[in-house]
Amino acid sequence: MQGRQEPPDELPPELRARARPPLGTDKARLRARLLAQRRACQAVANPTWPRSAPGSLATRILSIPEITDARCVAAYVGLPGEPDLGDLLARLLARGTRVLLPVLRADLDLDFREHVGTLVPGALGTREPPPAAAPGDIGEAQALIIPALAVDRAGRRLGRGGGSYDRALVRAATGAAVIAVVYDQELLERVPAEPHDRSVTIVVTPSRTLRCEPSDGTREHPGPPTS
Ligand SMILES: Nc1nc2c(c(=O)[nH]1)N(C=O)[C@@H](CNc1ccc(C(=O)N[C@@H](CCC(=O)O)C(=O)O)cc1)CN2
Ligand SMILES: Nc1ncnc2c1ncn2[C@@H]1O[C@H](COP(=O)(O)OP(=O)(O)OP(=O)(O)O)[C@@H](O)[C@H]1O
Repeated sequence: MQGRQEPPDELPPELRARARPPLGTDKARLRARLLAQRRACQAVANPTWPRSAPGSLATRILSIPEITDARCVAAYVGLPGEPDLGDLLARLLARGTRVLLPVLRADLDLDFREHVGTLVPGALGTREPPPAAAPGDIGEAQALIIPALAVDRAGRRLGRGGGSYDRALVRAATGAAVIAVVYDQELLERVPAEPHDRSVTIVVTPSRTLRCEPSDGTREHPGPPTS
């Protein structure tokens, strides 16, 4: 693994604390359990933890019609422990898709910049496009690929607790596809939700692509052929 460089403009301590909210609520307990599960499964090679073959999550995501059709996709750079997106970003660029990546702001909202192929350290261990990259607006993306710790069949999403995507998704285009990426074990029966939570429309795991249906579950979406 690459050695992590200290970001040049780290978040102020009070915002670092808000990005990792205190334990106590249902969400916080679930978040702590899911992060511990990811850490435990990273530490040992665990046969019950389905990891995708290299490139297969990317292939699955790239086969979603909303991604194929999009001229502009907002995506993200994986953090340690998250499902491996492989060469997804490079393959989107190679297709001629414009790719926007998040830049974590000091107020925990997200700005977006165009992916130019290079990344620099951002706050809280994130990596982001260099400041010279063109700014983008999340509202320009026809499809958004976003991280999550858990999602349910109705599209309720649990993130790391900063509320960053809840804030940013308010500015997404109406009708844009919102695609969350989680491990299979993180597709839960029910994720606790609050009024500010923004839901997702599609869930991708290493083995499945599901369309969320807010009232009555999900419809399986044919992914790429599996071998
Ligand atoms: N890949 C990815 N990018 C993302 C998110 C994410 O969940 N995944 N975010 C979702 O909103 C935003 C970043 N929010 C974050 C919130 C908390 C931590 C965090 O808890 N980090 C570790 C290590 C911190 C460090 O190195 O200083 C920690 O605090 O233990 C990281 C990012 C935007 N970009
Ligand atoms: N649209 C918003 N405007 C202002 N604050 C918000 C908004 N959405 C969420 N928040 C704040 O963010 C806090 C954390 O929200 P939540 O626990 O839902 O985060 P999350 O979705 O798990 O995290 P993330 O989106 O960063 O992955 C909330 O308690 C709320 O104070």
